[in-house]
Amino acid sequence: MNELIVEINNLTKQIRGKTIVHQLSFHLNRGEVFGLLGPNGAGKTTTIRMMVGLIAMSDGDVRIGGSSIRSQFKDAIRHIGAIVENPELYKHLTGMQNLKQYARMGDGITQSRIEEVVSLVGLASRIHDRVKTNSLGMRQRLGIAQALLHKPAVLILDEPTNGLDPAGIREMRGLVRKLAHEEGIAVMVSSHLLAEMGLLCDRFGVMMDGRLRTTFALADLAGNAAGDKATKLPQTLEEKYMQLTEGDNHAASSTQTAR
Ligand SMILES: Nc1ncnc2c1ncn2[C@@H]1O[C@H](COP(=O)(O)OP(=O)(O)OP(=O)(O)O)[C@@H](O)[C@H]1O
Repeated sequence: MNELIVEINNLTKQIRGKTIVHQLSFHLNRGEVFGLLGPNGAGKTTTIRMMVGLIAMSDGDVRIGGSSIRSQFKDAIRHIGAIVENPELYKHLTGMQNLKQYARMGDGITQSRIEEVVSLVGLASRIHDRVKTNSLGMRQRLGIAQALLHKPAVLILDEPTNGLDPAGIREMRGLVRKLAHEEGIAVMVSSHLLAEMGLLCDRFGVMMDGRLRTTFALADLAGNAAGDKATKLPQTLEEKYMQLTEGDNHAASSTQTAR
């Protein structure tokens, strides 16, 4: 059975009289990878920034594990791990030193928890290297390790494969799916790399002009459903996305092949 962990209700952002995110409502379940899709400027990053409390919401609310980001911020935020811009790392320190430094700022994070997350993200053999010698993919995984230290139930990643090479993208995909499907974390990823999102996510929300057009599961696409090829359902994620964002000039240019 699906277990709800994030509830977003009528989330709205206005900046200088302009509504950038309009009454967004959706939810995340434990153990799923949810992809937030949409052309450039659709409002994905603004949505994520409100979800993690980096900017205030103008209206609506986000509840994480039942607690409101608006009125119970401390309770709500302890359930979230996030990388919104690039992971913040000290490049002259090793991966382990970075994690220890970060752990000191948290509450009760033990050495054994640090070792657990290092092994979870597959960095055990390189964790004593200086970060400046790490590949971008390794830095991203170290960032995820850092975000996981306090055992969040929700992990939010804004464009996690940005700049990664094909091997790095593949590793990131494997890691994200493992965190969701084996560790039971709800992972939300934003991107407009449709091919990659089709391989990564279980469910999607498509935003355009600050509004959520719809949410749907990968399994609902006809190309993935059993049988009935005569159906008029869209076959692929790209087809579905194009239907939903039709008429938007950015849609075609933001549809890229990730591998
Ligand atoms: N601080 C701000 N002041 C004014 N406008 C803003 C501000 N932040 C975002 N916007 C506008 O809000 C809209 C949504 O931006 P946002 O960055 O959330 O979109 P996005 O879907 O994440 O796009 P991208 O895929 O390009 O990252 C854009 O038109 C952007 O210019």
